[in-house]
Amino acid sequence: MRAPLTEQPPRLEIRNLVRHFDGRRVVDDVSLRIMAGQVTCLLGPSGCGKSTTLRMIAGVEMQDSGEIWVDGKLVCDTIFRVPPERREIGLMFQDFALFPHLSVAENVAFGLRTGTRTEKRARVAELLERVDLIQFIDGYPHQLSGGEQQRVALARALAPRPRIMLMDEPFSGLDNRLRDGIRDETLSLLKDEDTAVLLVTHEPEEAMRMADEIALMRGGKIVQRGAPYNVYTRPADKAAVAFFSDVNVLKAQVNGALAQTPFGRFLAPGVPDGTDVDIVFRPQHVRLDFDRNGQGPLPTPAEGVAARGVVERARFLGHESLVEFRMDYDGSVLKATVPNVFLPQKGRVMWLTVRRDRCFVFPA
Ligand SMILES: Nc1ncnc2c1ncn2[C@@H]1O[C@H](COP(=O)(O)OP(=O)(O)OP(=O)(O)O)[C@@H](O)[C@H]1O
Repeated sequence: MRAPLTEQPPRLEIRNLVRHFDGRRVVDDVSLRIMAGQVTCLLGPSGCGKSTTLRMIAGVEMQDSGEIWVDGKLVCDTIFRVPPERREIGLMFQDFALFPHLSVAENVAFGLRTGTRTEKRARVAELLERVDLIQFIDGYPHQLSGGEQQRVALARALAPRPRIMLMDEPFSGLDNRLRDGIRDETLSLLKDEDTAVLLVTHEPEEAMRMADEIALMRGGKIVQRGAPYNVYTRPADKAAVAFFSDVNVLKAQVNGALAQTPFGRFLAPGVPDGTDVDIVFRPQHVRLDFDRNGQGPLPTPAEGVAARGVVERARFLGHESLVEFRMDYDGSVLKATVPNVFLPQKGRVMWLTVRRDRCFVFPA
């Protein structure tokens, strides 16, 4: 009988990392596992501790406690420490800089410490082919556009075949038009090289586009981890919903596992009677109906009761329109998005319903 295949250890594992600055816990018990060929995005607002986490993994910052493991081997705890240059980690930051006095080929070859001249030249050519810049192999950085320089920087970071790639907002210096293409190209190159990637960003859209797994960080802690679809559709709390999009919030109190609202009753399974809850939903999950002689649509099981609102403001955003309503029931504002162009006049009466299967009920 064959021995069972042993499970591969994660390419990168961090366990319970903690870092204080000025008595404040900036990174608070962060643990993560990333397998080879997997991209994890550390996503969170400015100042939540993302870069500090990355810097500890790179070895340029020391943790107060916790461990860093690579391919099942301890790389750093509070006593033992492999120096940064021996960690086989590639780095890419927003303000990546190519060496201006070195040619494109020399820039890419910079980190290659082993191998003959021919082997190095072959690796450089392979990567420049891959990022579609082989024609610039003997050119200099100032002859390249920002996007092209970024691709050279990527080739340079990948040249020594790092086991792990750490990227800190690497695309934020690029204009929007370039960015999508370079993100996609970077992603496919990283996948081909089977690198484990930890990418730091504060842009949900970037994380959704790049990540196999998103680790949502707030106040030094990872508050949720999962595939982008799961983090988006099953957010851990109200702030997690709000991080990805505008939100609407209805306040209600639970009675008999139901929360009564102007939009009808919402299920609140397992929530004790008397608990105040927030019912949270995104503007794209509001349905709009025209007023028919003072009446809205009839209630349905999927969308409940319609509530009456008056248009306060409508704006066209490109691929959708955002309409804000002043609601009759308590004077609060609710937001709805509608595909394409829909710009009703201020003061127009409409009826709003909410897609129940897209609402989240959280304790207030
Ligand atoms: N060397 C330092 N000394 C003191 N405080 C620091 C130091 N480095 C970071 N901090 C603080 O730690 C907190 C987390 O910083 P960090 O750079 O990790 O956040 P971030 O999530 O990457 O934010 P951003 O997206 O703005 O870069 C911030 O409040 C920052 O001011």
